[in-house]
Amino acid sequence: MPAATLHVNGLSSGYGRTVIVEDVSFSVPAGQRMAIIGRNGMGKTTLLSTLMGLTTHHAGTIAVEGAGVEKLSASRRAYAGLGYVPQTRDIFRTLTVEENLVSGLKGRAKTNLDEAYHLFPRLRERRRNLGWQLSGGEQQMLSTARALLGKPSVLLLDEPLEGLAPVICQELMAAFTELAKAGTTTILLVEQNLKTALAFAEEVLVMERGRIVWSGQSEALSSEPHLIDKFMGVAGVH
Ligand SMILES: Nc1ncnc2c1ncn2[C@@H]1O[C@H](COP(=O)(O)OP(=O)(O)OP(=O)(O)O)[C@@H](O)[C@H]1O
Repeated sequence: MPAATLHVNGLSSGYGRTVIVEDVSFSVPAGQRMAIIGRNGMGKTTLLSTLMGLTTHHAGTIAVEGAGVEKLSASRRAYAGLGYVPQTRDIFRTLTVEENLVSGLKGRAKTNLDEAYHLFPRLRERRRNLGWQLSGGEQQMLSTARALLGKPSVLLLDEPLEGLAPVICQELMAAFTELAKAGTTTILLVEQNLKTALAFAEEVLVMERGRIVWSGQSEALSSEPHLIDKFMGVAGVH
């Protein structure tokens, strides 16, 4: 599947009757990178899981390359082109790396595993290790690689660097950048580290209490330290 445009309009969602995400609208053109930033608890994870169909949908539309997906189940959204790498790192702990990857192939040929190994050479070295034997960074690579084997046209990444050593963060960001440059996937990244988010994405959304309070080009936000201070507080300084 080639990269797809993601259009979100008037989206409100939450958990049961509780509304967390309120009236969110944005678009990501095909093949572009967008980062979602904001302080803890502002609704970034809820927004991504809403796009994937894992929360209660209250209002609004979500379209992948013009096709509405907001009424579809999570698995049907995956077939419609959405790939999701949750904060919790979605792997099978008692299967080997290779078995985990095969489970992400969705019937495609095993030769596609080479793409995953090319992007994350560490996974090839660890292919016979079980999920629980991997470091946090390797688990993140495996979770991402599984999502990519489904050939998503829009990839949703939720804080992939959380809790990882700087050297692993660099390795992961290099892989995401390689992916982005290939232009086959539109990428939406939730990221706490402002520097990383701004360096990676062309466009940024800032969330506060479930709403988008600023959106624009990364460069524009980088050159406005008072806005960074306002939206991110202490987190923005580092
Ligand atoms: N399963 C849930 N049931 C009820 N409320 C939830 C649930 N998950 C999150 N929330 C609430 O939704 C709000 C937004 O949380 P969310 O995790 O989306 O924010 P976030 O911006 O991703 O924060 P963080 O960076 O800490 O992950 C918080 O008030 C949180 O307590």
